[in-house]
Amino acid sequence: MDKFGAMTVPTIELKAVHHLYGDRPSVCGLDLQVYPGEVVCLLGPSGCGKTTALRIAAGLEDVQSGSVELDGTVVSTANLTVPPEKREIGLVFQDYALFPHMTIAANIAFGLHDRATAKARVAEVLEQVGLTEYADAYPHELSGGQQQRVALARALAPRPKAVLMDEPFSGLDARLREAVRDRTLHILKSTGAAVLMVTHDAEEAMHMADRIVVMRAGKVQQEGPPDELYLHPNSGFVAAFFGDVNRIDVTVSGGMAETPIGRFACQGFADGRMVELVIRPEALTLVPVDEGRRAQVKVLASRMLGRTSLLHLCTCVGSEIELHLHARVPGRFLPEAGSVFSVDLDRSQVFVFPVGEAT
Ligand SMILES: Nc1ncnc2c1ncn2[C@@H]1O[C@H](COP(=O)(O)OP(=O)(O)OP(=O)(O)O)[C@@H](O)[C@H]1O
Repeated sequence: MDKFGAMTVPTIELKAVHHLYGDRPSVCGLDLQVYPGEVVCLLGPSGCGKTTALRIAAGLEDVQSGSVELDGTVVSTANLTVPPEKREIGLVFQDYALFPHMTIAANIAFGLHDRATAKARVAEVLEQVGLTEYADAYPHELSGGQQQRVALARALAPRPKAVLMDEPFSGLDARLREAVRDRTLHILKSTGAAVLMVTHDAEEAMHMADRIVVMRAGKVQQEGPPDELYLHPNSGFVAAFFGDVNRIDVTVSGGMAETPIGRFACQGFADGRMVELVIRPEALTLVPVDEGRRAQVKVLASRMLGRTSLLHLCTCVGSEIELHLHARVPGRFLPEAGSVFSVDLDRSQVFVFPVGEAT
């Protein structure tokens, strides 16, 4: 049973959806649910099929097999595609797609068919996105961030049950993006709509999503709340998607992987099997050299990255195997190149996967 209860009907549901471009599969047996009020992000590398999945949910692409349901009603099968305008969905694209010759108010009113209530509704959503004073302006008079808010207002104006967004923040510069996505999240949450958003940016997905669906080669690789994916990735692919990782290939011996920075249990892997240790840079803490059994590392370079410092390390002290590792530590910590430390390792951030899983 999901947290919404067994009786809750998903607002958006894709069931075993397959899609081909010509004879090339782009989505391969995709199952996906988005519940009322939930923000779900489709995350994955370029070409993994996330935009196609969103376009299928919107009715912009047909499916070759499987089905799409909106609020329990079938809207796509191999023989049926209900068009987007009949789906009660709001769409927000990367380029906003505003009509340049129409005022902001007219852009927002475009999808409203009840003329008697349209004016009041436009005023309401303009206020919701904080653009009341721009009602009579034209799109070119607004900044990128403001245009994005108009696109959101236009999508929300007909009170859709679902909002589908494809990389909605990627046209904005980095500083503006954070503020706009924060505001967008609050607005979306206040509507109670089910939201499906495509992004290739893991940090953005973690900011926005109640649940992230990581896609790979047209399939779901793993899905769950952001913290679960970060703390319990099911593959090197997912672990690496949520940030820089250290990778060490090792052959299992006596049920353990022996490395210059410690020994790691490899449950479920036979001796002689090659495994990949994936170690987050945050797992490594540098402490003054002690005479204990802790491994030692030499600093190659250190860089301040804002809230954290990134250290380039080498295991060339006391080990014949030279590994290059990254450590990420909070705040400003910039030891001289050449200095030597012992390594304290948080083993909850070390993952063991079969070799070849990560890309
Ligand atoms: N109109 C099209 N015609 C033919 N092949 C396409 C078309 N659109 C996408 N594809 C192919 O389908 C696969 C999935 O593409 P899709 O755009 O869904 O991926 P994506 O994960 O959204 O990638 P991106 O982030 O680069 O947009 C890719 O191999 C892509 O090259």
